[in-house]
Order: sequence, then structure tokens, then C-alpha cells
Amino acid sequence: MFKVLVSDPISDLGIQQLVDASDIAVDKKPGLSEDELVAIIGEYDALLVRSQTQVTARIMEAGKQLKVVGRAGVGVDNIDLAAATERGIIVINAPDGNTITTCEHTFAMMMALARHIPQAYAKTVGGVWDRKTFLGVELRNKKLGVLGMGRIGSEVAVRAKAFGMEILAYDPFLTEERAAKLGVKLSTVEDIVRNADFMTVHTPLTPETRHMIARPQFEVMKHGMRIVNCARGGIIDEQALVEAIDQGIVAGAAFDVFEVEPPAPDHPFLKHPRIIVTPHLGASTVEAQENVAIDVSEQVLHILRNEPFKNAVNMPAIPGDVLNRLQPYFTLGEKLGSFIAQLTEGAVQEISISYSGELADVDTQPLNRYIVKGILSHHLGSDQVNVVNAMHLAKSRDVNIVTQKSTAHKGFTNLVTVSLRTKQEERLVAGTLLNGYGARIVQIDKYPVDVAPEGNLILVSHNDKPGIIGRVGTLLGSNDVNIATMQVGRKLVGGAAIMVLTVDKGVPKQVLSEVAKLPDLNNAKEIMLV
Ligand SMILES: NC(=O)c1ccc[n+]([C@@H]2O[C@H](COP(=O)([O-])OP(=O)(O)OC[C@H]3O[C@@H](n4cnc5c(N)ncnc54)[C@H](O)[C@@H]3O)[C@@H](O)[C@H]2O)c1
Ligand SMILES: O=C(O)CC[C@@H](O)C(=O)O
Repeated sequence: MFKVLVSDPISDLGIQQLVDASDIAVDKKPGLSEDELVAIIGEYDALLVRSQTQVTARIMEAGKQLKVVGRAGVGVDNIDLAAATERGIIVINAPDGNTITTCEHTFAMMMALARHIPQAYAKTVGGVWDRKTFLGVELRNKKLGVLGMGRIGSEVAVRAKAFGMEILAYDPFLTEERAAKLGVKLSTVEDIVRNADFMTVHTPLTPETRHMIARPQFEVMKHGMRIVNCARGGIIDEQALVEAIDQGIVAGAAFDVFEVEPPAPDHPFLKHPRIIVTPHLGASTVEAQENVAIDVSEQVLHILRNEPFKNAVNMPAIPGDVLNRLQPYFTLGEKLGSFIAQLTEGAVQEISISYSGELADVDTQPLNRYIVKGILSHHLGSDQVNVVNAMHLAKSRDVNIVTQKSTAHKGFTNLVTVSLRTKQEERLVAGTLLNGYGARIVQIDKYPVDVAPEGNLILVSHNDKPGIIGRVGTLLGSNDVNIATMQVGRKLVGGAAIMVLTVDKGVPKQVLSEVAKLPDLNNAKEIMLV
């Protein structure tokens, strides 16, 4: 039974699938302090949050069983991603579910700004009938600058066109083709600042976007600009904005987000007559909250059940077509890694991975993670290593990872070769997927073999002499070890050779050392592939 903790108010309908799952127990405990979370997180496999819970390194450290943190929303700025990655905790978000809602809030803010609705409302309910102060402007025929043309920015642009606005758009990933398709003018930040009448930002907050609109931009800004921020506090320099409004450069601003949330009671935005604010309500609709909770719950279920999942924030996303081609190789890759780690003596210095055949055309980085996970799990423990932290752990231990690709088929449609270099030696294993037969190890060091990578294997290095196979078989048999399959690989008759035996159960250590002492035997190793 997996235990899931929901520590923020998250839509009940959205998490219903978790509540209904027979292998999941859900506890809802919103509003816990960091100390309270640290005290209880150790018993949970998954943590579901919105934006209130700060998922700190301390919480991750205490979450000994924690496999996944799910964020019901887009931004993961309340989650310590580095700490999660280091501990192999997968962080997922729900990037699509609140796009339209936030886009609509941006419009609500833009129109409220253009027509002074909050100020007019406050005066009217205060008993003052003032029809002179609140002269607004139309959106029609105005230029709207959109900074950040991702999910929300693009939806804003589409709707702004329906209002008769001309869209100037900037995003480092916006191409001429896509801009033309969306009917927007590809612009620079400077074009927008100098020419737009309204500006709205839809980027994440990164070192690059922090204060991307600040004093230097206000100095050259078109006078009368109206600015909306429903993305993240800090993209626009708050202090510089207030100055620009007071200097008559900016006509007004509408902010849903703040550099520090909630803002201090004396924050200059809160009393400024030309600034309207909402308390980070961009995603707050019934629909969006259900959508994000459904999405994140679904992925948490997949992760806990060890099924393929999407929207991991601390792992690169795998495009669907790449995933389809690579997924069958994930188990093989992990087993090759585990095999070579068990075979090789000494501390790992370098892992070389080579792909030949059709896999050479695919981005094989996700598969590298499975191979490295297989290798490191042997040394660090399978509960400590997963595909999220495998590369990080290798790097932090100065393990060099070298990959190469070749379209040459080497006798197989696809061949994955993994070699491991330690101070003592360098060993190699290669595997493939054979149509109709599944995964196969087809080479160990220089010897061709044909072995299913599963169960208990014994690998024997010996000299190719008559009678050896019989002696090994007799010794194992007399110790009640049943041999299921046997393979011999050699390059030259009478030369060095290997024997790979599949046995039905684990072999006691002392039996293995007796095998190794047989005449003409150099070494015997047990390898377990679970
Ligand atoms: N107010 C809210 O409640 C609320 C709700 C949802 C999302 N958000 C925030 O809105 C923002 C956008 O969300 P989204 O889902 O559209 O994200 P997204 O990832 O789909 O889009 C972000 C875009 O910003 C672009 N970008 C990055 N750096 C840039 C730069 N220097 N200049 C211009 N563009 C840049 C990226 O290329 C990307 O296309 C995020 O900050 C998100 O956290 C806020
Ligand atoms: O209301 C929330 O949960 C925050 C929404 C938003 O900022 C997000 O990043 O998804």
C-alpha cells in the first residue's frame, strides 16, 4: 500500500482517482508547518502540493520513502529541485491544466486596467458617483507586447487578436514560421518596450528573466504603456515600475504576482491608484484546479506503480516518438548495467556506452540513465538510485560517462554495448532485443554468447579443455544447484573461454569458491539479474 500526503488544498474531484485506488491511502493535511511535515513525511511515498507548501531539502531528507512530489500547477519554485534530484525524488507538475484559466485572468486584468474597474467599483460602493475620473482606453487597434510565447502567452495572443489588437511577441524559441502561424509579429524586447501600448509577461522567473523589465527598459518605454504580470513576481522590477508610473511613463499596471508573496502591508502596489492587484489568482478556477489535480494524481499513480509517466520537472522530457522506440530497451539497459557492475572488480572510473544499428538515430540519453542506474544500484543500493538521480550520482562520484553511436549493424538490428573501466580492469557486455525472443546478452568481453538476462547466472572463466563442463555440472548438482541453461563462449579452440550457467536459485558462496578451485578454472562469479 502506498501512502500519499496532500499538504495543500487540492480539488477533491481531482484526487478522487487516488482515493479510489485500492493500492493507495490518501491523507489530506493542509497547512502543516515545515517542522510538522518533517515529523510525518517519513511514512509517505508521495507528496501532493499546490503552491503554499515549501518543499524544502529538510522535508526531502526526512522523506525516506518519498518517491515523488507532485505539484498541482505549473511553477515549481516552492520545491527544492536540486535536493529532490540528489535524493532521486521525481518532481512532476501539471503544466497544461491551468493555461486557459490564467490566460483568461490576464484578460480580466488587462480589461480591468484599461477601464479602471477596481477603482471605479471601490468608489461606487463607497457612495461616490464619479463618472469623470475613470476615462478608459479601448484594446482595439492597440499594440500588445507578449513576452513569453509558451502555453499561456500563445493563448493570450490568440484572444487579443479577437479584440482587434496587433501582437508583438518575443520568446527565444519563437520562430518566424510559428509567429506567422499565430499571426503575431516576431519582435525583440526592445521593439516591444518602445512600441507597445500594453505589455504582458508570460515567462518563468529565471536568472535571465528576473527584472527583464527594469529601469533601462522604462527609460526608453513608450509613454502610456499598461503592464500586466500574471506570470511570476520579479520579472518586472517592482520598485522601478512604481517610479515609472509616478514619472508618467507607465499609465498603469495589473499584477497577480509579487516578488514576495504575500506582499508586505506597506508594499507600494497596494495603495497605488494606478496599480490593480489580485492575490495570485491566475489559476484559481474550478476547472483549472480540477484539471491540474487530475493530471498530477494520474502521474503520481503511474510513478508509484512503476509505469511510464510524463511531466517530470527534474528529468528531461522524452518526446513520444523517442519514448516509443526506446522504452523496450529500458529494462535491457538496466540489466546490462547491473550485469557489468557485478562482473567488474574495483571502483568505477568510466562507463562507456555504445549504440549501433537503428538506435544510432534516436536520442538515447534517456536509455543512458537506465544503464547508469543499473551500474550504480549495484554499488549504492537499488533503493538509493533511480533514473532521476543516476546521472547526478555518477557525476558527483567523478565517474566519466562516454557514449558513442554507429549506424553499422554488427549483426543485430540494434546493439547496446556497455563497458566498465575500474582501476583493476575493463569488462564489456553487449545486448540486444531479438524479435520474438526478447532481451539477450550477445557478448561478454570478447566472447559471443546468447543468454537471457534474467535470474541467477554463474559466469565461469576457464581454459577450453575437455571435461570442464562436466566437472562444473557435477559439483553444482552435488550441492543441489540445478542448471537450467548453459552457454559456452570461446574465440579459439583450446584457448580462454567462458561458461554462462543459468541456475534455479542462488548459489552458496562456498560452493562458488569450490567451483573456482576446479582445475583449469580461472574464476567463477554469481550474477543476479532481478
Ligand atoms: N498567476 C498564476 O496563477 C499562474 C498560473 C499558471 C502559470 N503561471 C506562470 O505563468 C508563466 C508562463 O506559464 P506557461 O504555462 O505559459 O509556461 P511555458 O513554459 O509554456 O512558457 C514560458 C515561455 O517563456 C519563454 N521564455 C523563457 N525565457 C524567456 C525570455 N528571457 N524572454 C522571453 N520568453 C522567455 C519560454 O521559451 C517559454 O516559451 C510561468 O511563470 C508560470 O509559472 C502563473
Ligand atoms: O494557484 C496556484 O496553485 C499557483 C498557480 C500558478 O502560479 C502555477 O504555477 O501553476
